[in-house]
Amino acid sequence: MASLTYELTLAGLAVGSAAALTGIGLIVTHRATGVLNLAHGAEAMVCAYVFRQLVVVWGWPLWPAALVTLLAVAPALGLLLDRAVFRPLARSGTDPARALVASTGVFVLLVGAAVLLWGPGARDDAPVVLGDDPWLQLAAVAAVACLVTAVTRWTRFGRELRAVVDNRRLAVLAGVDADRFAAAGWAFGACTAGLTGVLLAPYVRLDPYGLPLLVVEVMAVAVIARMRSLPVAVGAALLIGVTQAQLTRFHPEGWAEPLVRAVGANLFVIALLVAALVLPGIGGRGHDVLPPAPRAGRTPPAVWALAAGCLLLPLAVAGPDLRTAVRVPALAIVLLSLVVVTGRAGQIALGQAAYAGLGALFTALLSAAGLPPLAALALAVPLTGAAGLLTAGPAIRRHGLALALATLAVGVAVSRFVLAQPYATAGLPPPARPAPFTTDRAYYVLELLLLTAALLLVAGLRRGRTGRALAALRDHEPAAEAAGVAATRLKLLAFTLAAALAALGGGLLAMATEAFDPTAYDPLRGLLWFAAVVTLGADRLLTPLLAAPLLLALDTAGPAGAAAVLIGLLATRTPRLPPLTTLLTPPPARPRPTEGRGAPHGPPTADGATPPTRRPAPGPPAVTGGAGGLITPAEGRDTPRGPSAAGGAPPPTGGTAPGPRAHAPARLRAEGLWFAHRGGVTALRGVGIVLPAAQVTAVVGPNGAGKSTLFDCLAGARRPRRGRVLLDGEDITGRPAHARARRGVARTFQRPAVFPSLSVEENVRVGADHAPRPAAATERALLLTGLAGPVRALPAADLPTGVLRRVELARALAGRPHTLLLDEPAAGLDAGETEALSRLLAALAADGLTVLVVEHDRDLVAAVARTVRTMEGGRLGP
Ligand SMILES: Nc1ncnc2c1ncn2[C@@H]1O[C@H](COP(=O)(O)OP(=O)(O)OP(=O)(O)O)[C@@H](O)[C@H]1O
Repeated sequence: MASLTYELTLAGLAVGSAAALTGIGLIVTHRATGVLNLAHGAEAMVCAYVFRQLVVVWGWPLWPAALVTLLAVAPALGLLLDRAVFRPLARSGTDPARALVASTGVFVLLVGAAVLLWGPGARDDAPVVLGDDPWLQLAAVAAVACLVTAVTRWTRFGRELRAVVDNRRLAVLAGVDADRFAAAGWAFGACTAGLTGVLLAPYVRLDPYGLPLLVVEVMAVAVIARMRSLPVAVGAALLIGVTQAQLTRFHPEGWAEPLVRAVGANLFVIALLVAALVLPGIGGRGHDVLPPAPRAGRTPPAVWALAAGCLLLPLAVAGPDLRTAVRVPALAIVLLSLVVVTGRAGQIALGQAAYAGLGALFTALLSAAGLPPLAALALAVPLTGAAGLLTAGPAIRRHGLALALATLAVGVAVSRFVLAQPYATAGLPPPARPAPFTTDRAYYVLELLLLTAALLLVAGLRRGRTGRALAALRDHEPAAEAAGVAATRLKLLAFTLAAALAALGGGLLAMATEAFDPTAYDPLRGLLWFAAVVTLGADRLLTPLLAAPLLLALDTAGPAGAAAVLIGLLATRTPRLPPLTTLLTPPPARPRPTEGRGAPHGPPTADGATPPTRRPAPGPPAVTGGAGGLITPAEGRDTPRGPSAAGGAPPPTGGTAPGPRAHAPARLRAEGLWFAHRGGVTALRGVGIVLPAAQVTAVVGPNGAGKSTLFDCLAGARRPRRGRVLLDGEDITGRPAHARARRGVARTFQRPAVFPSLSVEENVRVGADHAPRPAAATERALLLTGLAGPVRALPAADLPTGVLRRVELARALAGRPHTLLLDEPAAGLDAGETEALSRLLAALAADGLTVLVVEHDRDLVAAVARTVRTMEGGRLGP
């Protein structure tokens, strides 16, 4: 027994040391470049193939081949990726989400290239370098870890590397060549990938799919180490490797046997799942979504007609062509699920293939249980939707790269523990097509009908309030929450709907092929689908209709791997290119605002916005709803939200503004707020504030005094460590930002926070959607802020600061708040705009609105504030 334990421990150490190498490579690359390199496993696979090519095919001696592979080919591959893909991205200031898409593209590209070059079949003749002595492998890992630690701790290179890691921009300003470190990081990462591939290939199947996926699983160790600590990564890798090996000793009887076997074979998958879903995340808030694609115009009817014509074309053919074509609508529905969750909601969902697989599996199981095929499919869709809801729950709590990893981990886990297991699929009869749609042609018609229904559903969703809110969430989550959007609920909806759609597509796919094939839904295919949708335009309904036939045509007509190569090539370029579907659609029309009395901030600029430079016309700020300027509330008459909206006293009568009511009781107050930022800065030290109703209160103070933190605590964006926030006497300290917005507490941000993919009017409408009579509230807010002219139709991207501030203010007012929190509203405004703003604030306060303004502009404060409080060092003066 002791010798068995020893033998298994040795085997576990061998696997663990290969995993440790992966962890070291991923962490070094991530620290030097900020990129989570999903393609690490694909690099390992390519190096393993090159090594085998040199030794087995060309007959090179073992060691020269190993040295050439690890010291020439691998670093060259890393440097090539750096120069061709990631350096241009880093220079364009691209965020981690886009870099992740690019690394997905590299993954898909390398897998496709390997299939093209070496074929899809597995090789069992990969040469063995270090024998099966794990101590040698361990020694290699220890040597690499020590080398990395020594270089980063004790050399100038290491010091500069740490400077780049801490703050790339500052390091560059200090004269550090950040590109050099990124290149070194990519080259080193590729070397470790190569070593992993060369070491692992003899013991696992060397095929283009297996090894990359295996390395994706062992990413768990880097996540456990939070992409930082090499010793933690190495320790975790060895521990998981040894535990996994020891688990093979257990052979429980009965139902648990296959489960224990599956766990024993996939412990790294479980570790990845736990690390991605439970451990503190890597990456940061706001970095987890794909930025919006450039706004494109409506798809011309001719393009839709062309797409419809192409989809109808297979009805005119027969035989094998039609047999291939029946997969197109089903795949299009699966891809449509990505349009919802990734395109509209901006969430990086890398595990969508799993839900398609579950849809197919449930359909097959329910059919086998005796349900008619259509009923089985109809039941499989909500069942998978529920599975999507369950898995999305923990996943969406993640931010940053952890969210992407969490979705990938869920996909891999479903594939390994459900789809690929005999206990789920053994003896499953192929799912039958529903009568009378049993022939290919009839079944294709049924699929087209369901595809049309799915497209209409998603189109309706995107057009309405939910679609607007999802886009807002994608564009700027804190601003969306401040506008009343319930972020968590909405993300859950997006993931659930996407899972259900993927299930519909997956079930149809299984019926189309009349087989349940787990490999049709493996995680690598999910990455290909993701890359295809992002490449062609994630937020466009046309994308699935183009991507599905393209992928299937390349798969069937082209050589194996062609689709992956093409999509991979495009995806590595995508972050710098507009999505391809936008080439089919004209840019949105940019109306030219007319100048006149309604444009006190000057004539329209080339982009249709009003420039922030011209002073307003003298006299009262009233304008007649032109392209710019601000008008008094009386002209855009509508009563600010009364106490009834907050569930309190009855609403004000009629449509008359309540007028000044300085005597009214304060509604929002804070008591004894303490807040410490991560990193230890105590920004608030027992702050208490009462906001007198229908007055402007100003908080002034030096930079870093804690004003914005106070704001965040009042608005619900941060939760104080101690103290309370009260609204109408009720403790709302634990209430999230969107709930406070819905109860009439609106805010703006220090840096204008708008939703660039939405028009000015849609931006404002997001704020009004939770208010009574949203259309009227939007109109009123647009009028008040001088945005009721043609400028309302412009995309909110690239507008001048003055206009952006007005858009933000309009969005806040559109929710008909009783309390408005303005964080430096005059920052970036010219004198005229500031003057107009102060008149509007005074008028709003006179109209009954309670305003708290944090401002450095003394003139504005003097003009509008009845009470001025000074803040310094986290304390609020009298
Ligand atoms: N996210 C953060 N993480 C760590 N420390 C932070 C963070 N945000 C702010 N701080 C620190 O908290 C303190 C208060 O910052 P805060 O932004 O609230 O001040 P402020 O008065 O609004 O300053 P400013 O006028 O420059 O915006 C500062 O020392 C700041 O460096």
